[in-house]
Amino acid sequence: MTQASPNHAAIDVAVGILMQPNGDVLLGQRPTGKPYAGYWEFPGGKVELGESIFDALKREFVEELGIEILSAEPWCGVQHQYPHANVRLHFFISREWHGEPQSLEGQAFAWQGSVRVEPLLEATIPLIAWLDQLRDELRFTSN
Ligand SMILES: Nc1nc2c([nH]c(=O)n2[C@H]2C[C@H](O)[C@@H](COP(=O)(O)OP(=O)(O)OP(=O)(O)O)O2)c(=O)[nH]1
Repeated sequence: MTQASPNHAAIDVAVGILMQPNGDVLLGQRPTGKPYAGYWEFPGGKVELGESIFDALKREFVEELGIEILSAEPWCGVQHQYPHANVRLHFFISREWHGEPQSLEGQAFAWQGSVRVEPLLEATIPLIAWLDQLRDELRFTSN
């Protein structure tokens, strides 16, 4: 794996949290061949040159899961330095989409109430507690 220098320009990544009416969220497992294969993450991927973050989000969901995102709200941003890359993650929450998730890249995925899949990508770990807090505020019951 190549090392990214800490000062290397950050790579923008669009990440989507699909949230069902009961608060369950969709996670995917990184397929073989990607850095951190086998780790769980929220679906998404790198923003391409000239593309808006929201367009990247919509494209990644079509490519990875065959899902059309109809609307999504920006939720939070996290910057993280991995050995392979310096990433700036833009997390969105979507409650409006068309289609059922399909494993188009051979990846596993799972709907989760309180997220219990492991291991999670390091930069995604704090999101789980923030999501639990959000779910409490929205009065979803935890399972
Ligand atoms: N999708 C996603 N990426 C995350 C999360 N947390 C986290 O640190 N990342 C990092 C891992 C990667 O370094 C980067 C996403 O890049 P990627 O390699 O998966 O993107 P991509 O799908 O565009 O990949 P590729 O076309 O280059 O194969 O963001 C997360 O929850 N979801």
